[in-house]
Amino acid sequence: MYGQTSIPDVPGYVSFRAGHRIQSRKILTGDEAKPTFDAIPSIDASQIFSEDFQERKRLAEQIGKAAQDVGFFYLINPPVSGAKMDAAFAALARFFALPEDVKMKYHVNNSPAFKGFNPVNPDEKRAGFGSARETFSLGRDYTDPEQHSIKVAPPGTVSLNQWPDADLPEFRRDIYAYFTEVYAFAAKLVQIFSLALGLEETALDEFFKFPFTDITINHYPPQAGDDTYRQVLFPHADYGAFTLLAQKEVSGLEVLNANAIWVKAPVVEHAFVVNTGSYFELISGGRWKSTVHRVCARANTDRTSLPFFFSPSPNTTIYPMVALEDNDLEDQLTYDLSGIPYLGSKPEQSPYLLYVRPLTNHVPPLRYAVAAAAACHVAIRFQNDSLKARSREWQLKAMELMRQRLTSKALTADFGTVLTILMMAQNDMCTGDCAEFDTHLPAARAFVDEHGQNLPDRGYCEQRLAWLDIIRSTTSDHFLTFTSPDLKKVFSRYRSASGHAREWGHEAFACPIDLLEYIVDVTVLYKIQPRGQLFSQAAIEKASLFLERVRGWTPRPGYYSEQMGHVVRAWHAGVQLYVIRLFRLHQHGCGEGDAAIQTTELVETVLAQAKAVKTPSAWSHASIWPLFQAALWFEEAEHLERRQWLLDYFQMIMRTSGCNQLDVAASTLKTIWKSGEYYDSVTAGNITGSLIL
Ligand SMILES: O=C(O)CCC(=O)C(=O)O
Ligand SMILES: [Fe+2]
Repeated sequence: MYGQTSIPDVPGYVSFRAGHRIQSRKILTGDEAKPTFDAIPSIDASQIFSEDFQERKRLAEQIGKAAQDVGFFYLINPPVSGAKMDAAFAALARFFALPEDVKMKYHVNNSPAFKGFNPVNPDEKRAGFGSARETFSLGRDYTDPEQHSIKVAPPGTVSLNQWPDADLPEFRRDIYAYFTEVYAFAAKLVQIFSLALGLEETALDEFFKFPFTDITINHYPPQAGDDTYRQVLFPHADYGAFTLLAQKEVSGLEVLNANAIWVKAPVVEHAFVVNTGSYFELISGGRWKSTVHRVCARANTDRTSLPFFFSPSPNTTIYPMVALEDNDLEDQLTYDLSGIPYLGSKPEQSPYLLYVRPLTNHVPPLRYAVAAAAACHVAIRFQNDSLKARSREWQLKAMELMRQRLTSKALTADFGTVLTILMMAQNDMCTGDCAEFDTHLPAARAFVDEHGQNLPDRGYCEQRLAWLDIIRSTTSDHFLTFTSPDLKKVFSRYRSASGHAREWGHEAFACPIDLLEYIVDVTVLYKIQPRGQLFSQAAIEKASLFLERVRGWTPRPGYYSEQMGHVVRAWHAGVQLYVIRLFRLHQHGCGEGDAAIQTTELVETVLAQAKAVKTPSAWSHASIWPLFQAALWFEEAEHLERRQWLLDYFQMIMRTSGCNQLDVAASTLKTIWKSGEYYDSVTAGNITGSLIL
């Protein structure tokens, strides 16, 4: 179900891939451990088609509880023929035993939907992480007559599945005999899940009219002669609605509990291991978490597993069908934050996971500030207004607890206090609350100045504060809180993990330090100009000099990843647009008699680079500032389509990242476009209210 990935090893944490992001969970033992499952529950599914509603309801209750508490459960005695399951496994064994060149005839690249055989990827065969498996996949394909009871594809539709009819004539028959029964079982299970959410039995049917089905059979071939137990499929959470996994003879599936301890899910013959995925997490309002799992196997042992992934129709829109559960919500939410890009994008260097998250158990205001941030992100992703309101309540609660903490002298100077204020300032920034931000940012700065020596990661705090201060000053009429020499001192102290001077120590910032310094210089220069007058020739010359320097700047060759390279080039063009706009260099050029500066190419560069970034990803989020700068040049007459594209793009990134800043940026742009006034991004024209980006 997932492609290649590399997951870092962080001591004390388990890292995994879920929701398209690498996330981590701290291993909790002793006093820190919380109540969670230590075995996979087992439920008898024999009555699933019972005519008696009470029977079905009883089943639903057990399933709902298991989905909520564990996310994984066995369905034993399902009405799916054990003989057909065995026949399917036997067919698979024959297929995987075929010579490699025969299997390669059915390579996934021959199918428009990537269905068929996918060989072991040698790069992924390393022990410890990655995956060591070959797969055969098939799925929704209404050109196959065996699926005509669901739907008949219109004539001319291309087929997606590949069948090894020429080499294994019985394969297709045996797999379809199994598929047909599992499909009927899965469709009925949707209704049981619906009951489990307290809804009408048919309430979810609408989402699953023409479901997305996928069977990706995993074959984990032996890797070595010894019997060491190794991970062969990396930790991940499934994205579908639910998965019905058939295992045979060789166990190996392991499920991660809330304390980050692996719980084994051994083979139960002819039973399904069922787990709910991301789509059900959304539909259930976050109640049924998509639980993380992995596969381990003895190096000398062959293992085959047969999962059936069931997802909503590709052309349906899903949404939460019930209100969010409140059980220990703050606690669950703080986990959710670990994937948020501004907190550090890689687990091994995420200050959030290393410093903030562990302290949430001991520092009550930090716990609420973090819960407020997480709730806001989840509320936006799930479009849940009541959770958004809750987020505001938690932010207020954090402020109240903070006031209490500040009266205790002993606690005032500690790291928890600094992190809390920092988190609160971050929340103000997200929601666009200028007034609170103006209190929190200077307060955090005073703490770092006064108590900096004792902070375990002073660098993180200083970098974060500098970043918030600068970006905010470029999009509002506020002056910087830090002085420009202060900021430069902060920047020059930092080195990246690989030792490069003047590269961010934490991978959470997209704009290179050099460019950010130019932003500071230009912003200060602009803000000290007398209002309501033409710029002095000296000011224009200085601005032009900055523009020349920015233009002459080049990214360090080979230093950035491909994705970050695009973002950096988008910033490079975005900063130039910023200087030009502030000093109106497109109108009067750089000096007496100079030609006006052209902006078209810079706008195109920002757009092209931003579009080259994979979406959605942390990097697409990192291009908001340059995109905003480019969007200020979208003239109404020529660029109506572009404007709409950008609003849609911001909306898409917002719905996946949960970041409210995109909404603030979009509404600011709409106001500017509507007013038709010249916007210099600093005096903000007549725009009042939100603090953007
Ligand atoms: O091989 C297994 O038992 C589990 C496979 C799995 O988790 C997956 O394919 O998503
Ligand atoms: Fe899985």
